[in-house]
Amino acid sequence: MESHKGTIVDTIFRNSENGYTVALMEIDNEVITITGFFGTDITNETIEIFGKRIKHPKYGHQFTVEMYNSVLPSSLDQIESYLSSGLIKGIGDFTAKKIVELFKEDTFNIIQNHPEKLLEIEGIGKKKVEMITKSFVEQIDIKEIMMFLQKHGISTTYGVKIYKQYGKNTINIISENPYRLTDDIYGIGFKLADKIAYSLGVEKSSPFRSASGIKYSLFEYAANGHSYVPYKLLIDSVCNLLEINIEIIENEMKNMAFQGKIHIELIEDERVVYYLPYHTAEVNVCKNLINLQNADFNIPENDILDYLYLIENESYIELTKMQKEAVIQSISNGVTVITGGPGTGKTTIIHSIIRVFEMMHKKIFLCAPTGRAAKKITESASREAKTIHRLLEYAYGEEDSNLCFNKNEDSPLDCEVLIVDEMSMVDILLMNNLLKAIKTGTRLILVGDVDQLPSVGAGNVLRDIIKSNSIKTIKLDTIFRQSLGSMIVQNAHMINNGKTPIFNKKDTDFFFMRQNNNKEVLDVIVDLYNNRLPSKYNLDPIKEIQVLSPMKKGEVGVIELNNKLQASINPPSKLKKEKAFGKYTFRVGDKVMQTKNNYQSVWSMTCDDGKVSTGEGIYNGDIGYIIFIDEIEQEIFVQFDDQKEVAYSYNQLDELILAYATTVHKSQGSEFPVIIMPIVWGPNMLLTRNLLYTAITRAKQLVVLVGFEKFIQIMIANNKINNRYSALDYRLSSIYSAYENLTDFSN
Ligand SMILES: Nc1ncnc2c1ncn2[C@@H]1O[C@H](COP(=O)(O)OP(=O)(O)OP(=O)(O)O)[C@@H](O)[C@H]1O
Repeated sequence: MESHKGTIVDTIFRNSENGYTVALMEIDNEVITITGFFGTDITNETIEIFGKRIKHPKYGHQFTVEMYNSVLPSSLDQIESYLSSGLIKGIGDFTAKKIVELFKEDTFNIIQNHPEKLLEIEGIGKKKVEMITKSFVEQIDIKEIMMFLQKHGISTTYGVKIYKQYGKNTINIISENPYRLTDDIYGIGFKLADKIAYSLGVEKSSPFRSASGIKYSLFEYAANGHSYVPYKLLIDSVCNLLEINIEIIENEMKNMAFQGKIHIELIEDERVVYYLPYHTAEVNVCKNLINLQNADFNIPENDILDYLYLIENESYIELTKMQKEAVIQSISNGVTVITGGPGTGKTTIIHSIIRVFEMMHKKIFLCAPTGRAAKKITESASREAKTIHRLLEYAYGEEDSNLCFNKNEDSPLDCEVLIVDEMSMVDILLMNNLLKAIKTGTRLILVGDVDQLPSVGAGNVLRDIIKSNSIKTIKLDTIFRQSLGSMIVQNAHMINNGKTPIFNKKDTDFFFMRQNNNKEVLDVIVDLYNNRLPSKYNLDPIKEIQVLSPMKKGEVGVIELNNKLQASINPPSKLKKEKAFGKYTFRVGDKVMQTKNNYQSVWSMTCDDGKVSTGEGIYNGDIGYIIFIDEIEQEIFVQFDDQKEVAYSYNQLDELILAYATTVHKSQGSEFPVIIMPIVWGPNMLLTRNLLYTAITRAKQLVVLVGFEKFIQIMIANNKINNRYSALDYRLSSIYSAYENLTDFSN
């Protein structure tokens, strides 16, 4: 094998997914073309390469790199360009020049071992010295670790995260048990850990591997909304995944059950397996709901009717019999569910309930599962609503470094009434944490539209509670919001009832644009977004139009739509900085969405009086706009809808996606003036009635569907919404039927 040392003077091509690079390398006085897989962008770096020279039939003489090492550059020019390349935070062109002029060949030694000497350079203060040395040492450590990770098939993005988590111990920890990565590193799943394990020579039958595979399969089911998995189904899935003997898997399953990691139970004569936290949550939710439900408030109905009379006079709305019943039940019961489609008066009822309790001098808290949903109910009820996480003070505990709910059974919520809006989005784990923090004797009122998509997380909480027939439930079905000419609400109800919606009525707000192929669908959506709708309705497309798609991938999936919409509305420009990351290039002016709850993300906000307030927490589904990209600090600044500003470091960009288009799932709990949605072929599990219903009910002023009408019919006919493995309904109704039998017996 031949080897050379030299500097990369230019990168001709780099595939950021797999690291394949074609670059020009200067060796002595010769420039050669090299090709190979490199974990990081090697532009301007000095490296040692091992491989062979070949003659490519089209590109001529090249050097194929089989292995490489990073080395620090030695000539003054190279040292200067390394420092100013952007790899080292805090150093730009000018500072790099000054440093090298002063310290010459000793530059790296000074940065690493005598950083205080950097203070001699004009413009470098203590803070900057810290930034430079930290970044430099990190680069050296990272390089060594990257080489190791790269050798075992891990990308740079994960490499940085792994290094942050394990620091200098990275190599030891991963060599011992690579499956630990799945627990410790956000984004690394079983498949990647398994690939690394294979590369490290870990046996297929290793117990670490079986345990990780079982957990992975349970998580996969949970990611599709299931709280448990039938035993046989799980065994089949794990066998397929691990390709090992079934006995090894069954044994490991037993071990995990004994160790309390999973729970195996018979439910209605079927053996099922829970990942333990889901089982604990389901049992506790059941227990706590019954406990709250058992409270006896004994308020005379006439008293409530008197309050309602006052409220009707206040609001100039005469409540229907069913609406009054909803208020009466909410005041009289420990737990009440109020459900109904769009425009059936859920918000009106929340407002009435709040007013009655205010007149009764009760302390009320109002909350919703997402930031956008909380904002929506804050505006319509004119009372502050918090996200459930904020209400429960989700943050680092006082004594440990883990995130936890600081409101819990030991420190319950200080309220007498708790109203939860958009309840259909609450999953079993969150419901458990919420109930833990509610004192006995507090009234709990759960409001939501049970026909919308269920929660993204596991469980079918609202639907199960209603199905159990154990908790007082009021179903609102009279539609009030049906202003003249508006078809959105009417069509939503028709879809929900399995009927075909009415399209394209003149001067209304619900349109279907038929197309012949997916390419046309894509082009029409881009044209509607960028030209036709803004000019006809005088809209700001980025702020007022939301494209929703059932799927992420495919010709009209969210990724393709975002790239096309971005190219048309916010194309590359010399005036706009940008940063490529994963499937997207983020550019100043882009609309983006946060994709996970990040409770530590620090935001700042300039208030009307000019004062700056700060806080923590940016949540899954929050939408914002890129206002600035700082290439030296390597940060992207995003301003969210509520004016909060957050700086994302480049290695945190996996939390952001472009948001010109989003999935319907991610749009839950939000409303937008205008919705455009492609209606095309897709997987059966996505083309469902409640997905279409959820998408349409996000629009306030206008819905435009683009595609093939037959898929509307297919979606409406596909009403399989109950296929989630969850047993909350079974547990609640078993307890109630046992209770009823007991009552019969005592009679
Ligand atoms: N009893 C009533 N009489 C007349 N109008 C009513 C009545 N109840 C509600 N409304 C009106 O109907 C409209 C829809 O009500 P509301 O916003 O409470 O419904 P919603 O179920 O919360 O709708 P969405 O889920 O779409 O937000 C409102 O304008 C409200 O004022």
